[in-house]
Amino acid sequence: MAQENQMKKAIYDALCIELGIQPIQVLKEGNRETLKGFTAQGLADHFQVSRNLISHYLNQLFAQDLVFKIDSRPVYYFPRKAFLEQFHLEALSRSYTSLLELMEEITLAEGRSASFSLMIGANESLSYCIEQCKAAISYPGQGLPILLNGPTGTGKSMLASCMYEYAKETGRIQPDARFVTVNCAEYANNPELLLTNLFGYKKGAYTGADKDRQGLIAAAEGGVLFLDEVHALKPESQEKIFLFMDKGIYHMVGDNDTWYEGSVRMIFATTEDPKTCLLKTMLRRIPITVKLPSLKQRSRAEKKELIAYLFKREAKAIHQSIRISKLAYQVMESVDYLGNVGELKNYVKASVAKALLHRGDTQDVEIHIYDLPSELLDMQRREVPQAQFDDHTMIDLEVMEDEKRNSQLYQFNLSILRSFSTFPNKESNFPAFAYSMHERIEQYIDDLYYSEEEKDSPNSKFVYNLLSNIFQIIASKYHLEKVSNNETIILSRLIMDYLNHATIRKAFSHTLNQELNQCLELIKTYYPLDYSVAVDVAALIEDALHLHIGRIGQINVFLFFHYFDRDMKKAAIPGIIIAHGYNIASSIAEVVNQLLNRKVFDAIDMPIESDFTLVVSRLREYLLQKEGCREFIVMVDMGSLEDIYAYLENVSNVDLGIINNVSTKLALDIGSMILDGNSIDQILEEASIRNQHRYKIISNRKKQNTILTVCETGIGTAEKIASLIEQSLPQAVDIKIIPYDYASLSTIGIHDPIFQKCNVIGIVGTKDPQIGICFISIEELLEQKHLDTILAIFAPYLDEKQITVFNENMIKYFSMDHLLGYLTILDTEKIMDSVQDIIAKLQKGLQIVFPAGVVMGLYVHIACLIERLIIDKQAVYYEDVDKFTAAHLDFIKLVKTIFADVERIYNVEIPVNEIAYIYAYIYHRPVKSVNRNENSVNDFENL
Ligand SMILES: Nc1ncnc2c1ncn2[C@@H]1O[C@H](COP(=O)(O)OP(=O)(O)OP(=O)(O)O)[C@@H](O)[C@H]1O
Repeated sequence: MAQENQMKKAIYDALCIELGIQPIQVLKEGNRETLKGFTAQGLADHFQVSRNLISHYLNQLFAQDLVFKIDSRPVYYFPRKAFLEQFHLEALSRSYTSLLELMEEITLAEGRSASFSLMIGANESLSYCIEQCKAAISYPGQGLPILLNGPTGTGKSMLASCMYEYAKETGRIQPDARFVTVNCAEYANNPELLLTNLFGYKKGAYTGADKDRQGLIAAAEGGVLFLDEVHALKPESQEKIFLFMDKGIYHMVGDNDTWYEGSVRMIFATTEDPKTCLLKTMLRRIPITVKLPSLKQRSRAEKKELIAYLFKREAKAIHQSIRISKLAYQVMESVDYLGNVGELKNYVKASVAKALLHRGDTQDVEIHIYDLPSELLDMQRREVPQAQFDDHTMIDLEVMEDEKRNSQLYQFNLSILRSFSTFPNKESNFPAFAYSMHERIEQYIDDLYYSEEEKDSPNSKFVYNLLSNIFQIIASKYHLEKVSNNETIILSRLIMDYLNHATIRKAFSHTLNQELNQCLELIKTYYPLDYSVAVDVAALIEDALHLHIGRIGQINVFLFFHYFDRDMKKAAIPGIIIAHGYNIASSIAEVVNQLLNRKVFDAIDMPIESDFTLVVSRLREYLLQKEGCREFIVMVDMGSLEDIYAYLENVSNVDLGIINNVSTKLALDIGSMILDGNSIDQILEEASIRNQHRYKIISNRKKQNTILTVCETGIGTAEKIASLIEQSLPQAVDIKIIPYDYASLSTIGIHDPIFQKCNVIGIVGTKDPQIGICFISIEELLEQKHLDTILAIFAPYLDEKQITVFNENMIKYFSMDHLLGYLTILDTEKIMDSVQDIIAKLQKGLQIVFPAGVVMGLYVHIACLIERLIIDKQAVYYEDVDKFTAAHLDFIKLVKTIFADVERIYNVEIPVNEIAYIYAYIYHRPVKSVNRNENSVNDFENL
């Protein structure tokens, strides 16, 4: 029995350990391999016992409610208590049907933090700031020091206290830990007093110090120390403070012998430019700076919400309801408050005080224009037009606060991106995700319709007309069905919502950057045409309205079109009908397009008397407009094929199939074959047999040199390889890189349609499809193996030096991709440049060429090492450092010299332990040695 219990406990502990090492992202991704530790099989492998035995114990743990499970295949088991603690949840069900269901519960809980939601704009202009604050305060250990920077009254103090509440709420600090504020400006003329108050003093430290007194650092122990107006700190004081930040120790004033230890989370705030008011050495120790936006930079809706909120606070304080006249509100809203929210708050208070004096017998306090302080009226930015001069209509604060509903746009998009991040197997099943969004879109559309205010405004009519034009352009460009009125109205509402919440895009691009990119990539892979349409529509909107809707806007446009169920199958080959007579070509094209339910044909109507050269020049003009299309079928009602051929022969870079007859029946026949995806040859051959006509084909299209990238497990990796190659090419070369379907290549080989369209000069990927085209595996490319094959592909475009740069870039960007998940505070791109420099100098100094694998490993290792040193200043443990030091003095000296810049820039020092690690990294693998310097290099085994 005791043995049974021991085994059960061991299984439970193993689950807890596994949970502790798995970051939330890994759980969200639901990757079978990484989650194996939570399955019966994974545990059976771990304990080297049978799976049945483990299942038996897991069932017992489940019956005792110590673990909960996910009834998926395989079944996952999680330790309940550890899970609740790790994700700050209040409750969990006994079982879930899928990992997704569990993750949605966590996601909901994550967004539920009460502390920051008190801040107006938490979901909009402040959302990125809040993410930064959460990251700083939650950082393991003592959190990361953080600097809040923004003009006066933007909410720095409020944000600091929200951070403190958040730390308590999430269990990062104890419930009784304190929040201690120090206003440094109060000590500007007496820095000594500041230090005495901060660090405390010993009896006798100065006259009057008749007993020991602890300082504010001690008072804030385990909690938060907020140093406000930090620009007022003298350099000497800054130095004393950063000694404490580095080592967590300080002297009390009057006792320079004893070190006292303190552990607090530090928040700094300043209204000034940090670069000019703080010592560089101080700034370097504060890895996160939060820039708070001024009131002027926030959206109209947010300002309205703030005004309502501040009046409501006053209403609560005076225990009366408050209403505000439309005019008074318009004035308040139109002012640029230099003192931001703080100043606005003062005016709200002053107006309420004045209105209380004016109050007659009415119950409610009403704020009219004459209640506003006179300075406020003077500051008014724009005149209220006479027609809108309405000091009688009163607005209810509740109604004003309802503006929050407008941030539905934010909520809508947040829910899309969150569902996306937790959607299982989205890479292989993106269409299922797109369909699953229909319900949310429907709900959002309902909300948009509910918004009465904008419905008939002149702005909304303007946006509607603009979108109608944009859709006409797009429908014609892509040969699509027309967008219906109703669809245009819905989309114009969406765009109106963007106009009212211009900052939303930023909120997402900061916080859900990765999800945005991945979602767009998948749209591009699964729905290439819809993707191009969405990108074009978004670009035209941005251009016309000077409104940046960004990537989130593109995703919205795509999802809306998907919801409208537009089957965006472009007619691959545009057809052109050219006929003489008023409207003849147009009416044939219109009838046929209608019958085919898609725009397949364009029409060129020619005046009856126009001669042949005019027809051809109109056709030429038309072809020029259709940039991007390389194949056309032309139906023309005059001239012999030979003549037409002679005139058009030199139209460059397009293939034309010409048939010199025009009739509705023939057009319908050709149109349906175009929609069936047939080639020009097939279409014209078939059409001529069925309709007994002659045709001619002009093949002038230049085939673009192309490299295909492939991966047998899916197009996602092929796309990554393609973008890696594109990114790494040292100069623009005339080669197209196209990610392509491995299965299609390996089954149909060179009969695949891609070979008709492009001149494939090589294939790069994970596996050779073996179709007789030059193939390089991605490893060979990185390791520069089979140089002859690489040269065969790239030599016409790059010289030898450029090929070396290309290879170095490939390794760099490949490692960078890998690094993205590891680095928290460092800017990956910047650090990669520094590390690239270090690796180059190491190779030069050691006179060794590292293999690609070592270079990639070093990229990741050194970047992480620098970040580790910045954050906790702790080096990795290395056994026998002394022995290493004695044996490798030269190597240590070399590394020290090479790292000097990094040490200076990031204010870190690379300890010998870390140097020993780098040494091991380089020498425990076979190295290609060039003139190896025996004195500085020993074998790894000798360490
Ligand atoms: N986003 C917000 N939502 C609600 N109230 C806010 C917000 N921002 C600021 N306030 C309120 O505005 C007032 C001024 O804010 P706060 O004192 O935090 O600004 P500050 O940036 O610290 O100013 P200063 O630099 O002058 O110290 C406070 O009463 C605060 O509660």
